[in-house]
Amino acid sequence: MSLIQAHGLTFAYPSVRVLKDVAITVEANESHVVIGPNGAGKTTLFKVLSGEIFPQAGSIRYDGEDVTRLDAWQRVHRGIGRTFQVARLFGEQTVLNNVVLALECRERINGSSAGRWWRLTPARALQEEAMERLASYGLDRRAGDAAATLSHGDKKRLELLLTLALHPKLIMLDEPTAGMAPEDRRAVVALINRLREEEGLTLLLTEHDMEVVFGLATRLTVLNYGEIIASGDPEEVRRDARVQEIYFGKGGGHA
Ligand SMILES: Nc1ncnc2c1ncn2[C@@H]1O[C@H](COP(=O)(O)OP(=O)(O)OP(=O)(O)O)[C@@H](O)[C@H]1O
Repeated sequence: MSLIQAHGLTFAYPSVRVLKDVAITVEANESHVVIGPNGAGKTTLFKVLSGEIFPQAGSIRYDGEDVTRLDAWQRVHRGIGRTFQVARLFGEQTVLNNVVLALECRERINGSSAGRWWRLTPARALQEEAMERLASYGLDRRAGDAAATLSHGDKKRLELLLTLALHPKLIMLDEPTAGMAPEDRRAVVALINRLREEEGLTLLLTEHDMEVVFGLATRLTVLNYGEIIASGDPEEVRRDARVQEIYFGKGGGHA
């Protein structure tokens, strides 16, 4: 089943055309990785799919519904979660409070969609759930510290934890391992594979590190100057002549 079906996506900033008639499909329970050189339009594609910006042409269906003109928050309500290249956290708040705030958001989403505001979970239960979630990511020892004081890798982990707290069906991760040490990267790959295999999540990612890309992609799409030049089985895409030329040719290996 396709979770996302997007066609004809076109987006231009005043001075540059970024997406040119882009079509992309994301199947349920796949790890779909979008790669492309710097400036290819990957982040812009994510912004369009998550509702941060609207395309000038084209359509996006999510789980069978036309969401092209829904704003980002309405898409979050429908189960689309997103993380960013630079983690977005409440830096002054404690790590624990960041998680509690995300859980409160989830409660409001669930409560409002069921019309049952009075059934909100008590604050204490949310704190306990937040601590359990932090413990499962090895972040419980930092619960009382301001989020801004976390290491880069821990900030990214916390951001992912916050996104997951909203119970998304689809998570869009923009360069989840950017700036991480190799062992942190491997941990992220293992975590993402676990989310897909054990929790049935669907993932759409951008990533520059090829070891990470081939460690988790079940489908690979290559964006180049705003156009998709290849999409499909990762190994077949790797062998594609145009992709070879751009990435794996002379001096290649970098996306
Ligand atoms: N707010 C903006 N205003 C004007 N131009 C922008 C804006 N954001 C991005 N661009 C331009 O759009 C093009 C695509 O940028 P985008 O960030 O989508 O690429 P990317 O593939 O994600 O790159 P990277 O791998 O470096 O993150 C680039 O030429 C960029 O300079």
